[in-house]
Amino acid sequence: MPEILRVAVPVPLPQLFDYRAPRGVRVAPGCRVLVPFGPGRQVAVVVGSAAHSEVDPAKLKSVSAVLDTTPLLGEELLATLQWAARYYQHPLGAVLETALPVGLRQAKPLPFEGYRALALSADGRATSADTLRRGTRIRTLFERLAAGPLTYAALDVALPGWRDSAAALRQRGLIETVAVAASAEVAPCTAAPALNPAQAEAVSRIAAQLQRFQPWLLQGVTGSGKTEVYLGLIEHVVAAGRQALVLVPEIGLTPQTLRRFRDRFGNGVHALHSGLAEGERSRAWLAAARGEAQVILGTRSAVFAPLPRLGLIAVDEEHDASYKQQDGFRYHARDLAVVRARALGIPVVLGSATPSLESLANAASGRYEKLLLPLRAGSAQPPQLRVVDARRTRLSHGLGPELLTALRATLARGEQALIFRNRRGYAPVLLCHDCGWHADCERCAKPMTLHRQRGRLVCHHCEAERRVPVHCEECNSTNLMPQGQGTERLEEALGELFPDTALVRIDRETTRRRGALEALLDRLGPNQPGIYIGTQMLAKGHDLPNLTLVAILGVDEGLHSIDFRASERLGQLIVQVAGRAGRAHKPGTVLLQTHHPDHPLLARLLRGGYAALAEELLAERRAAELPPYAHLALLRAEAKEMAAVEEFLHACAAAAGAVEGVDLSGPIPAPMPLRAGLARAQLLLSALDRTRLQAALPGWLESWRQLPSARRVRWSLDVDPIDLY
Ligand SMILES: Nc1ncnc2c1ncn2[C@@H]1O[C@H](COP(=O)(O)OP(=O)(O)OP(=O)(O)O)[C@@H](O)[C@H]1O
Ligand SMILES: [Zn+2]
Repeated sequence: MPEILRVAVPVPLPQLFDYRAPRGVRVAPGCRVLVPFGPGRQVAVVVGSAAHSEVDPAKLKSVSAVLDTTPLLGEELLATLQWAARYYQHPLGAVLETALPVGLRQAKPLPFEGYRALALSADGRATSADTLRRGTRIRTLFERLAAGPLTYAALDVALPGWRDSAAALRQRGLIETVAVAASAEVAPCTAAPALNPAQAEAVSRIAAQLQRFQPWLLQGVTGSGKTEVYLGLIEHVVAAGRQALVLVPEIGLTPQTLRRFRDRFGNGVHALHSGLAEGERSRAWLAAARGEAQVILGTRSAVFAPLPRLGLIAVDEEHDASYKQQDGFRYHARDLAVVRARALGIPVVLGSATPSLESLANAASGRYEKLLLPLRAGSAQPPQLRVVDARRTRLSHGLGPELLTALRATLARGEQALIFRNRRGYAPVLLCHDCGWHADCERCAKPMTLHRQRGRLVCHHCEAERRVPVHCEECNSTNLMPQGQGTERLEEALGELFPDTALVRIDRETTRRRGALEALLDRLGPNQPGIYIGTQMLAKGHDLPNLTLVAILGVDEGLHSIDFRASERLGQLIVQVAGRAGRAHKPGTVLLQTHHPDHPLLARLLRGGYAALAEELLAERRAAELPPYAHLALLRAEAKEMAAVEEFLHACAAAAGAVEGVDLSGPIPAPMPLRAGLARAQLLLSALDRTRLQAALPGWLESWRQLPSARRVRWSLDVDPIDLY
């Protein structure tokens, strides 16, 4: 009797599909197969098998080819993916599509074996380094390559910002890209520093229980050396012959971070993130699957890395919003890390100076064990945070006198300052001074941001762009004025105020090119004075030893947000940015300039720190029956006409029917009722008991899919949304 294979096909349909297995071949779950699907063929993953199919035998098709002899996805990973598909109500085929690197979703061999590396060309080998100017980055790169080829990954670590120099050398025909085997990688190794007592205690407590599932909340103040705790634990794990998975936020996977891990574990460390070329990604993934990778250091989707000997998961900056995927398969990598750890019976360490309220509540209820690192590592002191009242002061381009005085003093001491402003561009609004008209995005009904250097108005919600108008479109006046400060304008203003000072602006504009962030972070030497101007890109992870002053601007906008997570987010952001000051030997100062110096959030943060703020916010959430004390799902819909959106959502509400313990509210307009030309509204589902919500969702979704109005809107369900926007 022919065996039937149930396979998940990467299409947005919830069901599995049946195919005839090839005669005499056993195909295990987790193997990839090529199957005929619609007019073409698809790479699909076998999920199970059966003796019979509901499909008419005449219509049942056969698998075209079996692509793996042993499963690419192990039992645990396949089970976790199936769990995630159910929990987030997303088709399993589409879930698998997110989990597998693009290179493995195709039925062809890997495009490129080995690692990309730079090497001197024949011309380069015939050229003396003396033909290049001494002391330049170009010469340094040339000299390094004269000693032998270096992989791109090694260059990222050894010479951040090497790509510019490489382009110059390549233009002169002195270098070329070659492929090398992994063994050609440099494997520098440094010893661990002596851990301080709190770090040592954290390592020994977790290391004593590596054989069982336990989530640990590692709450360590900024600069307390959480990374050393992960590294210390990984040593135990690797010594036991097992693998470790370390997740970092999107922006946190810098060459500096990778270098710290490679310095300790050499070639066994593989990075996995979306910035990698597809070939590199597939290779790291396969190295993990084959057990060659001892440590996978990756961003969100690395939570799906196949690790047959996984012994520990660490999630750094566990509060970070980038762990939640915001489109398609809307999973939360931190939460799935805990699910995987439970399935494998291993510890998972969630680290942060500003833990999410979810994790704090889990620690309070005893589900997570909490470990504290109350002091900064080494000799560093905690930064002093002070609120500066901006009312009735003369602001020069948004900078008050007290800030400017502090800036001058910092630079005079030869130290560095960071001006934090979470707005890129020149000014958030272009306003007509005569009639009050401002340039809005027609598709979003929100002001467009002026980008002066590019000479464009840009909508930060939909990326629409247009020329900067010369006349007011209402009254024709030419009196158009930029309102407010973005990082570009601050850079200009600071350039006028401090003409002889090095300025480094770090935001999405200045870091677009690969390697640009590293080059910028490297621009100021450790003993050089200078000013960083940056958005939240500069808030996390960076360790700049000569940075002693942090000035925080523009928090007032965040104080008035309506999202229920806004206060939590703002508190985390302030503490994280503040945490960049005084991380080495020199003490740090943080000035927070605001027009609301008495705002309760700021008062609480100043008096009791993040812990006190979090405690208060948790009490508010409990009273308001909001997460983490309730569980939400958001049904979002959008269409050209609001009428279609409302018709669909009303129909959904009616079709949902009453389920005890689950509240359904709406339709309500989205916080941005118009975006990119589409009208948007939503239904909010909430329950105090997660299992009740989970039980209601599949049936509801099924009934919503059948609605005729569902075909006239774009809609999606977000389980555990992190914003309601
Ligand atoms: N035991 C130690 N002895 C000396 N220096 C240490 C020790 N542990 C960590 N450090 C140093 O202290 C600095 C901060 O450490 P690390 O980056 O791990 O902190 P963190 O807790 O991750 O900080 P943040 O959350 O602010 O990013 C680093 O420069 C690190 O090398
Ligand atoms: Zn727009």
